[in-house]
Amino acid sequence: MTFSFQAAVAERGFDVGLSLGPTETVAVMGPNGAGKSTLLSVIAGLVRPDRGRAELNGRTLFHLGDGEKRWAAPHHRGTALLAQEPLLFPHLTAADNVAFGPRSAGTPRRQAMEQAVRWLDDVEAGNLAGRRPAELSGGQAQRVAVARALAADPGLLLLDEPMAALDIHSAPLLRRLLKRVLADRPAIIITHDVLDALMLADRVVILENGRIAEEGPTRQVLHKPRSAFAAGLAGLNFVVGTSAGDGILAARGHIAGHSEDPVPAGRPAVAVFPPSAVSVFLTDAHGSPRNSFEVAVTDLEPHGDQVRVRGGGLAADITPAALTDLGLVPGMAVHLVVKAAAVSVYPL
Ligand SMILES: Nc1ncnc2c1ncn2[C@@H]1O[C@H](COP(=O)(O)OP(=O)(O)OP(=O)(O)O)[C@@H](O)[C@H]1O
Repeated sequence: MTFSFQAAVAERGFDVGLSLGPTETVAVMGPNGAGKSTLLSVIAGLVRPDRGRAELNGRTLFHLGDGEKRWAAPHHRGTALLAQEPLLFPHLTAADNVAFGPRSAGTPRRQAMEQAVRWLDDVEAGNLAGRRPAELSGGQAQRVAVARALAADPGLLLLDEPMAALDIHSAPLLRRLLKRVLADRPAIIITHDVLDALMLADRVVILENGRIAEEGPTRQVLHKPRSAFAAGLAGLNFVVGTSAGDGILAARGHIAGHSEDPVPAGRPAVAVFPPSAVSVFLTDAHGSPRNSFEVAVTDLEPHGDQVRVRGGGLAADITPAALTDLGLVPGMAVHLVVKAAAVSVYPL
C-alpha cells in the first residue's frame, strides 16, 4: 500500500480511513460540508487531527494519539496540493513558479529551470514559460500549476476541484491532461462532477457528515448506490427501509420490487428506480404489481427532452405533451406510479 490514512478531527465531526495503491486515483465526492477539504488539508499538513496516523511510501506523515506525537511539516510530506485557484507566485514567471519546488529541494538553478521547461512542455504550456501569472488565462494558469505540482515529484497528488474555476472551453484540455498525469501516480481528487469521477478515478469515496458513506469502483457505485448522495449522482430514486417480502417497508409504506439475491426480512435495504420508469397520474392507478405514491408536486424542470416532475422526495420523467395533458403545476396532488419490475431492492 502506497498511502494509508486514518484521522479524526472532533471539532469538524471528521473520522475517515483511506488507503491507496501505487497508481490508484480516488475521487472524493459528497455534499457541502461533508469533510472533503478537511481530508486533503489533514493529508497536506494544513490541519492537525486530534488523533490518527498516515504513511506515504513508508514515511510517517503523522502519528498522533496512543502516546505518539509525530507530525511532519507540509513541505516534508511528499504531497502536492492543486487547489481550485492556481495560486501561482504573482511576481515570478511561469518557469520560475515551476522551478520553485526543485530549487527549494536544492536543485541548482540551471538544472531546475531545464526541468521546469520540460514540465511546462509536458502540460502544453512551453510557450508560456516567460509570462507572469497576470498574463495567463485561467486555464493556462491552472496548467502551469499542474506543472509546478508535478515538478516537486510528489508521492501523492491532491487535487481540490481543479476544474471548478475554469470555463467550459478550458476544462476539457485540463481534463485530458489530468487523465494522462493521473494514470501512473497515486492521487486523490475532490470533484462535484460525476463525469470526472468516471474519467479520472479508479474508485470513488462518498463522504457524508465527516464519514465514508460508501466507496467502490465508480461504475459500481453509480449502478448500485448505497447512499442518497450517490443515488442523486446517478439520477436514481432511492428509498431506505427494511426488507419485507418482495420489497421494502419504508416510511411511505410497502414498496414492491425485485432483488437479484433474496434479502432476509428485517434487514436495512433500499428500493432504487429510475425517474424514467415512473408515470404520473391524477387518480390512483390500480393493477398490480405496481407501486403508487401520492405526493404534492414541488418542482417541474426540463430534463433533456423530458420534464422532470419532483414531489415527496421522488422524481418522474414525463414528456412535455403529458405535462400539458395533465395540467401539472407545483402544489398539485398526483400519484407517482412505478411497476415492481422496475424497482431494484438490495441490502444496505
Ligand atoms: N476552519 C474551520 N474551522 C472549523 N470548522 C471548519 C473549518 N473549515 C470547515 N469546517 C467544518 O468542517 C466540516 C467539513 O468541512 P469541509 O470544508 O471539509 O467540507 P467540504 O466537503 O470540503 O465542503 P464543500 O463542498 O462545501 O467545500 C464542516 O462542518 C465545516 O463547517
